Amino acid sequence: MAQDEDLTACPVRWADDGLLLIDQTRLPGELRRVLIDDVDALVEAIRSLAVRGAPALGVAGAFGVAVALRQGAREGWDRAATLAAVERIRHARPTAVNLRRGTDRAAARLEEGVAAVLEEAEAVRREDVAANRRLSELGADWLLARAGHDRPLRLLTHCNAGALATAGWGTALGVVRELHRRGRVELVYVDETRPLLQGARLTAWELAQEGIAHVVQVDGAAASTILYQGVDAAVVGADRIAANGDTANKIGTLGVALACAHAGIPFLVAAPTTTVDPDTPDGAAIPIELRAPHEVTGPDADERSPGFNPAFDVTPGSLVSALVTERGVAEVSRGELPGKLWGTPA
Ligand SMILES: CSC[C@H]1O[C@H](OP(=O)(O)O)[C@H](O)[C@@H]1O
Repeated sequence: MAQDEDLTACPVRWADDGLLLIDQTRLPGELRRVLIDDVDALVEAIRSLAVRGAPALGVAGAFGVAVALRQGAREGWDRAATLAAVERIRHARPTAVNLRRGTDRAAARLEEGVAAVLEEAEAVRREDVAANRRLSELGADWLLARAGHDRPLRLLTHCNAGALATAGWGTALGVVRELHRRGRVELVYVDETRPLLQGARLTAWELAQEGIAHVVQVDGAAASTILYQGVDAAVVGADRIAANGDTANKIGTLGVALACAHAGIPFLVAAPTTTVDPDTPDGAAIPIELRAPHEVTGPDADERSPGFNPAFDVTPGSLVSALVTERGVAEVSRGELPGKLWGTPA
């Protein structure tokens, strides 16, 4: 099992000669950092989930613009070729709005050169860590206020919305870290999250690093765990939140939300406002990434029984007890829209 000095530190950052990222496909067995100085390598790292998680993709996309500029200077690209390379990064995965946002924010400074792009990308990274820390405090406050007791909480989470999925600290796991810091976590049920096992491989690794009590369960156990194991709340991340509060997150999240509604416990979505997309009106407008069938069935499966592999599902806002961001909390299931976070009336 790999050990990391401080996983709440940033898994995606700029080194001297390129983008330095943890290759998450090798965790938890091996902590391997790779230096990316080529656009094709970055696109492949995004598509293979070597770098993954909405906020982390935003940071990778932003630094990716510097990768494109530097590669263009080495290979004599003209402006059109550089912009085309940036577009390939921007579209490497469709669902997490952060990838497009982070790339666009850095690309807006392309004409100023590499130093300006790096300055903007570093701001994207720094702002995400600050946002995660703040939303974690607000999320812990909200959950403890709702709990109605002072004993530690039993929580459930799905996929990995931890430090690995962000610029550091995490969103859903950031809330868990903050609750743990306050002595208010009894146990975390970690959905393994098929088919790529972000829960069993990444969330479990993060929680184990910090001594936060947890168990790993199959995704199919989530509903019965929520109904019969005394879970106080489910806390998940997000990849894109629509203007009406519908939320795209890892496939299987909708089932968790439905079980929480049936059990009458909070279903909390923790995300920075960079994941909220006012230009996406509702969940039907969120593009859902369809990944390779073999990730589900394995490479040697009978081709007459192909896999169906949507990477995300959409939870309607009516099931979202609270959307927690660094700007505050919107109780979407009670009619508060994400626009409230920007002062727009519900
Ligand atoms: C903090 S965003 C994490 C979010 O991203 C994950 O998707 P993927 O592993 O495919 O990048 C999952 O939906 C997490 O909730």
